[in-house]
Amino acid sequence: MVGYSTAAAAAVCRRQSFVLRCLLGGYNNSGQNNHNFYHSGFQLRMQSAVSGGKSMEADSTRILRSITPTLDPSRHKGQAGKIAVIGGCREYTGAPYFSAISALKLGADLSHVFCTKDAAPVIKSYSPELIVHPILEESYSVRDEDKRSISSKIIEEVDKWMERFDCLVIGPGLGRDPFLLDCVSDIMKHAKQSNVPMVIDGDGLFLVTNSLDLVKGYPLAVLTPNINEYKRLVQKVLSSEVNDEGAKQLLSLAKGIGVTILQKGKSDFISDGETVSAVSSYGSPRRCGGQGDILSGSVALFLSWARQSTCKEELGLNPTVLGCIAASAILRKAASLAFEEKKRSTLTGDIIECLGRSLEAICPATP
Ligand SMILES: NC(=O)C1=CN([C@@H]2O[C@H](COP(=O)(O)OP(=O)(O)OC[C@H]3O[C@@H](n4cnc5c(N)ncnc54)[C@H](OP(=O)(O)O)[C@@H]3O)[C@@H](O)[C@H]2O)[C@@H](O)CC1
Ligand SMILES: Nc1ncnc2c1ncn2[C@@H]1O[C@H](COP(=O)(O)OP(=O)(O)OP(=O)(O)O)[C@@H](O)[C@H]1O
Ligand SMILES: [Mg+2]
Repeated sequence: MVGYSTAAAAAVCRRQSFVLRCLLGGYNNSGQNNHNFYHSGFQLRMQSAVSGGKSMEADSTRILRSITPTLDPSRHKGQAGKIAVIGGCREYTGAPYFSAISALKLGADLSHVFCTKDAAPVIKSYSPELIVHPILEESYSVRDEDKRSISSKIIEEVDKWMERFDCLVIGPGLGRDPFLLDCVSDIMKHAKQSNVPMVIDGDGLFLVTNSLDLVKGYPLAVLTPNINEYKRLVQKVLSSEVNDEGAKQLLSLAKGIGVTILQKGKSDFISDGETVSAVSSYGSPRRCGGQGDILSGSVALFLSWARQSTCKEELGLNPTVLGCIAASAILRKAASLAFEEKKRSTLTGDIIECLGRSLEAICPATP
């Protein structure tokens, strides 16, 4: 099992949890966990807290310290996290690489990529660290009469691994080919049956926005929309436009779908339909493509750690929310470190190189 905190660390977690719950309206004045109070108090607090689009800044440092596992020599390969990215096609090979390598650079033991046949050699050439499965197909390479058998083979191949993964990331550089998206829908259905968490980003959000049933009511799904992807989700689910009541609308959206949503932007906002947290620490003014991909791989890893953490109950937030907060804070820290050094020439690869240092500053590998 994962080597987590000592009793002292657990006490820190409990104190932290209390503070977080108070902030989120989860505790009454005496510190007792009162369920009715939690919900009615939360609603009232949210109504005032979210007016003007404001939300609660999360204590990301404490969360990171609580959920990041210690490096224990008794642990075996795989226990620190096995992540799989479903993405990568003819057009996009960078996005799945960024996502998968970010999980590794933060401490995952194994990172897989399931991509199309022509994207695989390219992704492999970026890094020998990734395990790349060239199994997906786009319509142009498949005859109509073969589609059924090919899609069964694809799902069979992913199923061999499914239960071993701690989390899937669906969508970085996936593209929008209809046949490929049908196969990915099947993969998502199987992931749900196996209770494997899923982080949905990029073209995965295009798929999910058009087929909400794929994630509706699945509490282990995390959607990570950028400004455009968020707008499309709001239009589809709430039948309205994005308004000024930022956190309140996010809360309704997350509740409406029954998942956790990380809304990316100048500040990142995270909601599971019950709470709204914000991460607004300083990042970088560079908006080079690929930063969302770093985030998706990082969310996958941190949420896996949060689910296994012995502190998760004391922290008072859903593990999916904890994973989002941790990932957002680390990405921002890494982006700021990279920008300090590279300024205008900062690229996604530079930010990835700073991920380890950013986590090390908060959770040193050797105490
Ligand atoms: N190296 C790679 O392989 C990478 C591959 N990627 C993969 O690409 C696929 C499509 O994802 P995506 O992000 O390009 O699609 P989407 O979000 O619809 O943006 C499209 C357009 O919307 C606009 N726009 C964006 N942000 C905005 C804002 N804040 N405010 C206003 N407008 C904004 C902007 O339009 P423009 O300004 O050019 O008119 C932008 O060009 C997906 O698979 C993803 O994973 C990426 O991960 C990057 C690295
Ligand atoms: N205006 C901003 N100011 C500061 N940080 C930002 C801003 N917008 C986004 N970010 C940071 O960049 C991360 C990625 O958000 P972004 O909107 O670029 O995602 P994306 O469009 O999906 O990226 P990608 O190019 O990988 O597809 C966010 O989580 C946030 O930390
Ligand atoms: Mg994106």
